[in-house]
Amino acid sequence: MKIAVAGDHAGFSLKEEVKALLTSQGHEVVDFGTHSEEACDLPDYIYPAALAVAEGKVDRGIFIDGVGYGSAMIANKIYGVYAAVCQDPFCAELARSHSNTNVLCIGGKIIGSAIALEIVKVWMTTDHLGDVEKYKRRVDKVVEISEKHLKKLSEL
Ligand SMILES: O=P(O)(O)OC[C@H]1O[C@@H](O)[C@H](O)[C@@H]1O
Repeated sequence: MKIAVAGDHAGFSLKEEVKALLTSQGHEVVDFGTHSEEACDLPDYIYPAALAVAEGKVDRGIFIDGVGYGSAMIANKIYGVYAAVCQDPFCAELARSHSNTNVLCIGGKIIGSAIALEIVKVWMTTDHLGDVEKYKRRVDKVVEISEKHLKKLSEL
């Protein structure tokens, strides 16, 4: 898959490890920055990366800041982006199987890289259970809410 990665200074080190993992597994990585541990503002990097997901320029996104929620807040403001903060592999599995997320957010200050890489592996390899009626119904309801409240890219 083609994966957008992005984050701020607090996620930089883990982002580099995630990039290496994804590349070793045969994925194509598009790095939206930041590119060092120099302090920066998270929205400057997450917004363009989330847009790339929404526009279908990449298949999914993995965003990393200090605690994870900042990336999810920004990403979920974009129509077509469904981001979850996952700090353990169980959450990562359900974020795909139940919720069909297309963006994974991780907190580099919260978990160590061994757990973070396990989260990425699980999230990347778990399919949405779209043939289970209750999960499809719930995901459809989230899509309906975004259709009511978020502008489609074509309307911007
Ligand atoms: O390093 P500073 O700027 O103090 O904190 C940045 C982090 O703190 C939280 O808001 C976010 O997780 C962000 O990545």
